[in-house]
Amino acid sequence: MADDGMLLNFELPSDAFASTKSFRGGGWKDRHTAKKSFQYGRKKAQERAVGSMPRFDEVRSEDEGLILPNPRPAKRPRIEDAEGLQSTYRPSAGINRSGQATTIHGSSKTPKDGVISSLFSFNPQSAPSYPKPAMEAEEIVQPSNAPLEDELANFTSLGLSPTLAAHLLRKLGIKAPTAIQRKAIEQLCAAHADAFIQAETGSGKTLAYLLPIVERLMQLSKQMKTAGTGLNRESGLFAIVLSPTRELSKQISAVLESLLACCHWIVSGTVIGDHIDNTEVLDVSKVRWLVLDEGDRLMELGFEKDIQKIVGVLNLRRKKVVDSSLADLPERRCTVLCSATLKGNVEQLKHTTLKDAASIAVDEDMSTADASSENKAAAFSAPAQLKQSYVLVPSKQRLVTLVATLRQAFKRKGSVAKCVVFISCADSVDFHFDLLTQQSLTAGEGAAAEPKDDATPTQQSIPKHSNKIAQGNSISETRTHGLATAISSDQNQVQLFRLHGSLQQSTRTSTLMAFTKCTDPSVIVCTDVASRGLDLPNIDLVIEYDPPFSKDDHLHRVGRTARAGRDGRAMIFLAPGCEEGYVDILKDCGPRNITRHGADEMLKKGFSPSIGVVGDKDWQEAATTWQLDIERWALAHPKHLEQARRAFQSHVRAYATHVAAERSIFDMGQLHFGHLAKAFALRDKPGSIRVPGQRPGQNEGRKSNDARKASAGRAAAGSTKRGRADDDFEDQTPTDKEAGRRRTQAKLKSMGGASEFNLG
Ligand SMILES: Nc1ncnc2c1ncn2[C@@H]1O[C@H](COP(=O)(O)OP(=O)(O)OP(=O)(O)O)[C@@H](O)[C@H]1O
Repeated sequence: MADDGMLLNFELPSDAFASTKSFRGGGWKDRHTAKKSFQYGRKKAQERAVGSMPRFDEVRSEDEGLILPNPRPAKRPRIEDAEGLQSTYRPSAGINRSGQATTIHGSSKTPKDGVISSLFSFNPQSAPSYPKPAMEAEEIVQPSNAPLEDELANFTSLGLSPTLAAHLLRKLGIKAPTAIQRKAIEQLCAAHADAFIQAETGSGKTLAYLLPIVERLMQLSKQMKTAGTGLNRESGLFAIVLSPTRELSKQISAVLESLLACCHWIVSGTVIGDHIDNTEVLDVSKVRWLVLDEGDRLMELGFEKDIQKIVGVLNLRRKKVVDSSLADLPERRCTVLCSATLKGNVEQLKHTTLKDAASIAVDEDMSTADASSENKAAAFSAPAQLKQSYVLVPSKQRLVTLVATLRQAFKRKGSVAKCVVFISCADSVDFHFDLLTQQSLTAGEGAAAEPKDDATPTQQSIPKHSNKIAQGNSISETRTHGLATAISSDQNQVQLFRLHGSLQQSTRTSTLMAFTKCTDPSVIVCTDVASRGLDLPNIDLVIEYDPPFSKDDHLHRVGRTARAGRDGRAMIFLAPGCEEGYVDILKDCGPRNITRHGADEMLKKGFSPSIGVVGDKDWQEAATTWQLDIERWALAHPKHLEQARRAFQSHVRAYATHVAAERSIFDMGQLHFGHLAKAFALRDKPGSIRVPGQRPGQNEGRKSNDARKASAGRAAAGSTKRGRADDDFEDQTPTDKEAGRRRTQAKLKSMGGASEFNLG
């Protein structure tokens, strides 16, 4: 059961070595000796069997199934923890990555009560091949997606009517166009030709294609009025904007409605599903504008065939307008494709949907037809004003460092308004949401009593006594908003939201709305469901707690901040070692310097007492106490423990799905499962973490998706590349290497026992 060099959940059947032999006859001593001798033989057989299986520290070649030695040192029992803080609660023993000498407190066998390892010892160091970058002076960078300051750059000079330009200014506060808007509006107002718009995140692509359409329809309406008729809702459907997700459709619709407030006789609407086939009254014969927004995402979600079908139907049903009042309607349809990236699959979409298209991009080189695809691919970069940083965090310290980072960010009221934390999978989002909003830690009411030393990890999952924490923290599968007790202070109360694709659509919509409207400082923990296209206001900070699945995903994630010329910060968590290789990719994504932080630095800021001189022990102790409290919180309730284990399991699976080009950076063979388990508040041995079945609430979300699918009349299988025929963004990993990824997922699914991958 190996994949990508990972060996996960290998487990011998419980009865594999069960003794069936009973010893009869002779004295008790004879029987005892015979039994011992049999057991010794059985132990040896067991060792031989296990020895023939690949171990955690071996790497299996994906293609050949060969077992190669892993350079990582073998684990040795721990005998002394001289460097870091030792747990004061119980004897401890831990998994030692570095192979240093350690003491086993109590017993040389696997501790029955789980592993309590120290946060501050035996952590891997930064790889010497990735030296700390030299500090360069902070440059003053001009925002790359801001409205233009050039006095001549105004909407009327680009072709918009004074009515629309005045409406933009008065009602929407939009004074000048951004660079991409200037080019797109000029082009699309002047000519009725296909166009491909490519620009970075937050550059205002939505208005870039909506404004020319509204302007052209307003002109048409004016001409009709002069001719004695007028444009009204009986006149027909003139424009369709296709977007990959419901959230985006709603967002675009909201922007369009705000524009149409100055010409209320033109109306907009949102339709979801396959209406072209199933809704007779949807007359598309007069459609003269088709916009494909987020082209890369449409392709990634496997909508290519659907788009081709829609284009085919529009061509088929297009009629020459005989109505003389609509004589000014253009003869042909104009198709506009929009994308932040220019990946190969977008090129493909371009070829199938656009004809003699004008390329509209801010960078002149990119708009020329002969720009090489490598140049074009490289063109997708982060907004210039975005401040990017990375923090090197050993696996064990991930959770405390996240909490420290958020505490520090929200320390002072007003320092950060909103923050997005990206996590790789839905299970992990749920776990972190419950953990960060649970009541007991800050109240200090007590952590559950430590489980008895003789309790096994399995027994720990079902504590005999129920305590305040367990009672006060019922796990709600529908709750998506709460007070972030773990990061709030008396001065600054922080609200926490969660979002992922396995939530019901209505819950997702209301959660996004609540987060958008929340006036308190707030954090949303989410999967990549929130990474594309969403325009969430006032995001100051994006934290990529789990690394993105590809470079494009990274750029979309960090693009939720630093929009339309505003400032923004993004921070990514990387583990010391091979993950540091990702810094080169970060550098490729934007011109600005990238700042490096250490976990200690973040922990010191987040866990130091607010008064008095701070010594190393103070913040280390505070972080350790918090970590141990949270481990007890997980142990105190079977549901918490299951949630933590499920989150760990899904996290590991998600980690295995990085694009092939980045697998040497996010290398499963280098993951320390024991250390990682600590970041999920687990004291289990990693090999024993195995949660079968579906996550709670999985059926609910699935049911609603299924209903949507059925109502949309789409075949449930085979119509999307992801194998889940949803027209929405349930699964969020990119499809560059889709076939390989699907194979990986199938393998992981078959090994893990859980019913699905739960990335959404
Ligand atoms: N000319 C402008 N002046 C000021 N703000 C603007 C202007 N144009 C757009 N904006 C604002 O910029 C934000 C980003 O716009 P939009 O969502 O269209 O960006 P985008 O390029 O589509 O980003 P993404 O690629 O992430 O989807 C929105 O809040 C929008 O209101």
